[in-house]
Amino acid sequence: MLTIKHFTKSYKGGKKAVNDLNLVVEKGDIYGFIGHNGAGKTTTIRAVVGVLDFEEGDIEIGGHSIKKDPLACKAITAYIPDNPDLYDHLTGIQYLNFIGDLFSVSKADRESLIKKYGDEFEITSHFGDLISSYSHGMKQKLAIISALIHKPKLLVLDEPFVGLDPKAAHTLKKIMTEICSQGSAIFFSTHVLDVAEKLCNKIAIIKAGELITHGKTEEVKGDSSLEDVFLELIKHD
Ligand SMILES: Nc1ncnc2c1ncn2[C@@H]1O[C@H](COP(=O)(O)OP(=O)(O)OP(=O)(O)O)[C@@H](O)[C@H]1O
Repeated sequence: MLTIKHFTKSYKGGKKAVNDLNLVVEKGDIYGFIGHNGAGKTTTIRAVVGVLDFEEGDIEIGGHSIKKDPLACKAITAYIPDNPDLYDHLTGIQYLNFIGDLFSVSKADRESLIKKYGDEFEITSHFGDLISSYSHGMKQKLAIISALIHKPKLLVLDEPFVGLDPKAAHTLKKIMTEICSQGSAIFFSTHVLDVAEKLCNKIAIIKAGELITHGKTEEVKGDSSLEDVFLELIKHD
């Protein structure tokens, strides 16, 4: 579903943020991307979803190159950044309908999915309110629902659990498992290692722009906890 080939990114005037990263996310995967602050997670994620240009390597989503055919990639992808920037002057339901229109979601699908996810995240009663009145967590929930209503084949999330209360985090984990069991794939960054360990069937660890290990969670962590493996890998130079 997602293939990252020899992805390398340098920012202007800076050092290489990511160097020769190769990764494959398959249908059904919940793939956790972990690394220390500044390791290169957001850089990789932004390149995957087509909001950050890069010169070296290629990224394919559903067989389409993000460089050559970005629209085909974006049509089957949803991206939730770590700090979603929504339209404050719209109400929640206006925003969801706007996203539904962009992705040509049918009326029936739209109504049932907005109700399902709105109720699960306990935000349905606020859909008529202006987004400017939403708390950070409520904006996060709305962004997640807007991503889910067009049934993306690939869901890309940057630090999705930050700002969610424990119940909403639980709901998101349940939904992530549900959509991947139905054939979608998820690629997400997180610093919450115990969540990654329980939720992800695959894990990649990036350190200073280099992918240092990746694969099935049980193979990456072996008999240790993911936290122990991570701390050990990050320690050595
Ligand atoms: N716009 C930019 N201009 C220059 N350098 C940047 C820019 N954005 C990121 N970097 C650098 O690229 C490297 C990777 O940053 P990135 O944001 O991808 O890390 P991250 O793993 O997402 O970190 P965090 O966990 O703190 O969110 C860092 O050294 C950072 O300073």
